[in-house]
Amino acid sequence: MTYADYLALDTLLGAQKPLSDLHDEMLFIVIHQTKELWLKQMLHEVDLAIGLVDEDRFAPAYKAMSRISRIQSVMTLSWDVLSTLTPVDYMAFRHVLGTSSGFQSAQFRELEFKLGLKNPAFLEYHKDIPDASARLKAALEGQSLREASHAALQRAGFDLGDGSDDAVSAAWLEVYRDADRWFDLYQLAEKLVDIDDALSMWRFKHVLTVERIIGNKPGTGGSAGAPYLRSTLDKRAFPELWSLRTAL
Ligand code: HEM
Ligand SMILES: N[C@@H](CC(=O)c1ccccc1NC=O)C(=O)O
Repeated sequence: MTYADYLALDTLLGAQKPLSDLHDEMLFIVIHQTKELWLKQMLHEVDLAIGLVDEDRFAPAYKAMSRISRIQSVMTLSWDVLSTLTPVDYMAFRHVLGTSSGFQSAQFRELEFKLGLKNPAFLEYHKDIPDASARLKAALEGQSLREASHAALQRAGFDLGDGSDDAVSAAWLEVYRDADRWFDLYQLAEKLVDIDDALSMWRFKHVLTVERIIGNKPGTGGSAGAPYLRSTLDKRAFPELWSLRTAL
């Protein structure tokens, strides 16, 4: 076994295939490939976290969730590398992308679904790709981190009734009001807030970087571009954990 064998470097380093002969297209490819690798690792961790929360094994679940929010921070920081791409340099090769866009990142959507942001409308972008469709449908049907957390609340004795937002809010409110008594659940909630927080930070740097590079041009994927991305800024997987702060 060698370093290169173990890491499959022939495959990994043979996978950067710029379509133009412009210098900066390599950066664009490498940034997106590292993003997909980190998404793969986050999906690995979120699967672990869901299983552990489901078994009330909170301490190891917190480890996986902390790792997720740290990876999110690295992804947020990587926008600063992409910001060195100037508008003129990006526009020089943007045409090679055709209609491809981040809407087609199946792993990004799978992560949103597994956190609890389950919007089946996004399946549309993957309908012609059997493997991605199957994974996304499984994520929609399977238990999310949000649902696993609600099940943990119920096992601890909280009545979530029909699972309405109000019942969920009331349960978390009680956990925060008496955090000493409900310490495991309180810590779980704070890890969930860390993940929502980091995802919003990533979204915000995305919009800002997009504005910096293409202004308000429409996106290659067919959306309005930066205005669409702005509209995603208040998407939260755990909105009750944010709103309860007002009620405390
Ligand atoms: C020059 C750089 C970039 C530009 C101009 C850009 C622009 C856009 C635009 C306009 C959209 C909306 C879809 C569309 O109409 O095309 C979008 C979506 C998306 N982009 Fe980017 N993007 C850039 C880089 C990146 C990078 C580096 C990542 C990942 C690290 C990324 C991930 C995504 C994801 C996941 C979506 C879907 C977001 C959602 O629906 O909530 N993009 N991007
Ligand atoms: N939506 C971008 C293009 C883009 O960002 C992109 C295109 C192909 C592969 C990855 C991409 N990045 C994620 O949005 C644009 O409108 O310029």
